[in-house]
Amino acid sequence: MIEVENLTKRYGGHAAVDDVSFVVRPGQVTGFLGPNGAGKSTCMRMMTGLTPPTSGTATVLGRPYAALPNPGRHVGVLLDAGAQHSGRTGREVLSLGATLMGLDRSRVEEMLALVGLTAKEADRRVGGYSLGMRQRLGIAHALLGDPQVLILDEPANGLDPAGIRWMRSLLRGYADDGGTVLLSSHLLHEIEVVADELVVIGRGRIVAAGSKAELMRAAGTVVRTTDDAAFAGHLRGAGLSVEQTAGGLLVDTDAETVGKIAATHAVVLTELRAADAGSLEEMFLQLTASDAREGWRHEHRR
Ligand SMILES: Nc1ncnc2c1ncn2[C@@H]1O[C@H](COP(=O)(O)OP(=O)(O)OP(=O)(O)O)[C@@H](O)[C@H]1O
Repeated sequence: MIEVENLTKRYGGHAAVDDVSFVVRPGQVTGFLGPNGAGKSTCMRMMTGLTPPTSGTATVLGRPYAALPNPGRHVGVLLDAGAQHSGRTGREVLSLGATLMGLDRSRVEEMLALVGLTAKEADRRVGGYSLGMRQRLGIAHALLGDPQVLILDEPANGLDPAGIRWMRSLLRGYADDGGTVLLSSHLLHEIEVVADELVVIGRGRIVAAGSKAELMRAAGTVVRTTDDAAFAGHLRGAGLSVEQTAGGLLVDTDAETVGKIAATHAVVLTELRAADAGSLEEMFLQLTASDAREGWRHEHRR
């Protein structure tokens, strides 16, 4: 379990993270989603004791990260795969970690096999690794101490499609076994397949949070009719918010409500369905687009 309460980080007058609160539960993969510069990395650095918060608290397994004895045995962290010591070989990086955590050396070979780094690759210096190989090494390092919690910042960066699929199934299995996973990304489609819960951050503030299913419902209903412009007028007349999208009208309510309004006005529907991942992405783009809108949507959706 990770608990973040009223976490704030200011750099000068700028709030990189602004009064952020959320909980990451065991047995689930929680996606931490937000555009570049939204504050994800700063939040994760505060959770892992690398950046002191201006105010607020973050605890992992009930304690601040820095207060955990032998933290690598409890929390696996991957923050910046690109920043690993480039002069060491992959095997050396893991061996050093194993020594520091008091682990058996056999764990190093197990982890190399798990992340698909060959013996030859493991004996090369990290400086010569591709970003994808560094991510695999970073995940191996995070898992080395067999932790109950994983905090991973953009682990899919640099992985090829097969690598992304591999990582998803690894994280799924880890959460299914009771692990707690917080996984950040700036791309919804990268994490929506694996995430059970989503926390969305924009300009340092949480703009939406909940299960993927809840957020999907909040994304609304897509409807097409024989005369969309006229029907949009009826929907707005009923107090609903309507957007014309390439896929049809996106309405801020459930399908039954839209169907009833269509029946009242004898409108012929050609399509009526729950909004899909495309609409969810659209909603996230809007949620994180600007402060004024974020505030409104936040109030409105929750
Ligand atoms: N050490 C620092 N000093 C000053 N400003 C900083 C510092 N670290 C981060 N910031 C600022 O805080 C904001 C949030 O940055 P952060 O790296 O947390 O975002 P992010 O969501 O992880 O983005 P990305 O996906 O690009 O990594 C940005 O405006 C960034 O410029």
